[in-house]
Amino acid sequence: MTQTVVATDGLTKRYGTRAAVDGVTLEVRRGEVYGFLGPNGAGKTTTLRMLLGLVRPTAGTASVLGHPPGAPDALRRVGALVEGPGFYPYLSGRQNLRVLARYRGLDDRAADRALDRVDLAARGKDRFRTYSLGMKQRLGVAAALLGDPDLLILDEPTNGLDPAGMAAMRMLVVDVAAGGQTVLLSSHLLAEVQQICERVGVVADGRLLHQGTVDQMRGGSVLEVRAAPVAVAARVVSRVAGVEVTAGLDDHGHEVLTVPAAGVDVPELARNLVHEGVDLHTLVVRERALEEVFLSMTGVS
Ligand SMILES: Nc1ncnc2c1ncn2[C@@H]1O[C@H](COP(=O)(O)OP(=O)(O)OP(=O)(O)O)[C@@H](O)[C@H]1O
Repeated sequence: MTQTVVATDGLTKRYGTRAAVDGVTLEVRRGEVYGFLGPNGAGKTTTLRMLLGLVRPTAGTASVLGHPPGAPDALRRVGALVEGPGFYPYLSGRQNLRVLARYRGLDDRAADRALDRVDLAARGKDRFRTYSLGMKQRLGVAAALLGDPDLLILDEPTNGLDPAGMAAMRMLVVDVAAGGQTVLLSSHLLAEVQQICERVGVVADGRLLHQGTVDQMRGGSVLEVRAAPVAVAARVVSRVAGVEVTAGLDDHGHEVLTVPAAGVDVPELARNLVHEGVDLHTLVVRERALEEVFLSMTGVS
């Protein structure tokens, strides 16, 4: 049975006349990694802050683990890394976590467990200020993991990290989800979301443009045909694929015909093209990258 961990309905936040978040309706399900994807300024942080009860919605509703955002019963079971984490620079990573654990009524072992989970135990004695950015971020996640929350909310957890730090953070998120916790993370990095998220919500200008699985969002693979004369090829491809197609330009400025690959009989298409005297240069089936889908959705190019 699917259980909803986060649900919003028409969630809206206006600053003056400008809507930072505009009627967002989304659903995060138990045990999944949900990617909240959008460019800078799309309204991701504002949405996450509303879910934590840090910002009051102008309109719409939200529920987090069955409670209104910010309700103590919800907050006890949510861990978040939304603002940069505040740590004492001259305390060690372990001491910092132990301080936070005590604030939350947890014992030192809870802090040590969290340190272990983010793979920082070996550097636990070192002062926070000596940590790399990636280690600081991981310590932030450890703080969010204190008390084993059911839901982890991470705002751009890989922002500013080098490729190795990003990979470590991705592995950590996957590991957290494998342990049964639900993760809601925001990102503007499409390739990253594609790698670790099951479902995705795409936001731009405060609006949710799409919500679905990564596979649904890609809309399946596409068939690309490069052939001459292109007008004749377009007619043949349209007939065989059953959809109207016109030529576009690829990254190298070459004309290409692109149709959804699903249901197209590729050998049949090749035979028809040759039969009509078309020179067939390439015929490839290619998966669309999330980025491509995203750009076509937001109309940015
Ligand atoms: N307190 C505020 N007062 C006025 N405008 C705000 C406030 N907070 C956010 N905004 C505006 O709302 C819009 C959405 O901001 P938000 O920080 O939620 O976007 P974001 O998707 O998280 O982007 P980023 O990745 O850059 O943080 C932006 O145009 C921002 O300038």
